[in-house]
Amino acid sequence: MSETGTTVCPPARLAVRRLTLTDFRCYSRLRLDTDSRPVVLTGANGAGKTNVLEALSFLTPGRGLRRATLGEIVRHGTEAGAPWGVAALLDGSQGPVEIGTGRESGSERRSVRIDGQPAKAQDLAALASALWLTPAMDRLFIEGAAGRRRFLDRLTFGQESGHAAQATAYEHAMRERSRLLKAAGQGDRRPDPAWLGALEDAMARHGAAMAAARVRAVARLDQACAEGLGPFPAARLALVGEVEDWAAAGAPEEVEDRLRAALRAARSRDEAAGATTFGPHRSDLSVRHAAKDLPAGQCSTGEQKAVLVSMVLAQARVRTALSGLAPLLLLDEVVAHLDATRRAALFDALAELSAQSWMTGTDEVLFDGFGDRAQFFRVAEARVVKNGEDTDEYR
Ligand SMILES: Nc1ncnc2c1ncn2[C@@H]1O[C@H](COP(=O)(O)OP(=O)(O)OP(=O)(O)O)[C@@H](O)[C@H]1O
Repeated sequence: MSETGTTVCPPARLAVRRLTLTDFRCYSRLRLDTDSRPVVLTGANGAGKTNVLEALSFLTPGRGLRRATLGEIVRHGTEAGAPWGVAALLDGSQGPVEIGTGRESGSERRSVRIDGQPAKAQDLAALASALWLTPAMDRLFIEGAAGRRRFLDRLTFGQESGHAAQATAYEHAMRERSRLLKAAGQGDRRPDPAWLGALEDAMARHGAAMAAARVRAVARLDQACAEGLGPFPAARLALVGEVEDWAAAGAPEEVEDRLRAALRAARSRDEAAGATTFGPHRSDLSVRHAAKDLPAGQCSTGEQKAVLVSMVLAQARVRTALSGLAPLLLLDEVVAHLDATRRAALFDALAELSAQSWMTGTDEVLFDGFGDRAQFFRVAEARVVKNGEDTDEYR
């Protein structure tokens, strides 16, 4: 009871309570029962830890944390086109829900079921969101803009649920326009100007909406990152893109008009380049270490990891403020880069988050600071066993 005499409910927590994998990567079958605390998976290289995180990433729309094709995921040794599946009992804001997803036999598309009923992948967004950090993202601040843009769009999507649909529609129209211009460039017949105009109109509408959503999301995230979190550095975020500059300054119709005109003006250039040379698909996210006033790419490896963790924790705070629940956090091999002070601060933050986090590492000792605030599993040869238990956790 609180001081005012009312009952204080524990905060809602988004959590996977059961995860079942079938012919998923190295797992022929796995069943994992978990409570709502953070989950720590430890084991040797190649044991199957990241595969579990990848399976969890399929509880949200998209291609998962490895951006794999459906055919790459099915367990080696199964016949071509064989099915694979991920099923989970998810405890969320709407109570427990059963999610099933995977490839059905011979299908080229990911199928989704929610409480047994066929659904679309986008419908998963209403149930959960997930955010991940993987070793593949260690060079995010150093390498080309594509990876940062994907990260930016995942962050935006976590705050603005319509963003993924806008981005998909934009890309669809862009691909079609490129196809027409490419055919013209190869000497085929000239594209119908009305059809090109309609595609550019679609790109302008969806592109303007995308840019506006990114501007809102980055403004919230920049504010949350500016505070830092204990030993995790404050960071300053900014969008780098002309369409986003327009979106930050002008009305949506104005942005649409300017983008439509820019695309029209770029037709012959795009035809020669064989690519769409202007638009929000070329924007970037700039991240600076605030205290050092340096681009994140010029910080040390550990500092870059700490900035990424700052951003993920800031996104969790923003999403909690917007929707009441943080994203599921999938942190692959993150703690190995952090010093003891940062590890302790990360464990404190994750234990208090309104969503479950899943972490992997090769060395269990590094997670000691969690104590009983987390649940620990050992992964070995595609089997997962809860610490202190024998074989019940897999069958
Ligand atoms: N489609 C597949 N079928 C069977 N095995 C696969 C498939 N895809 C990947 N694997 C194997 O799954 C194993 C576990 O991979 P995973 O990435 O989960 O390891 P990990 O425990 O995270 O290792 P590390 O600590 O090195 O990151 C690897 O040996 C990999 O070759």
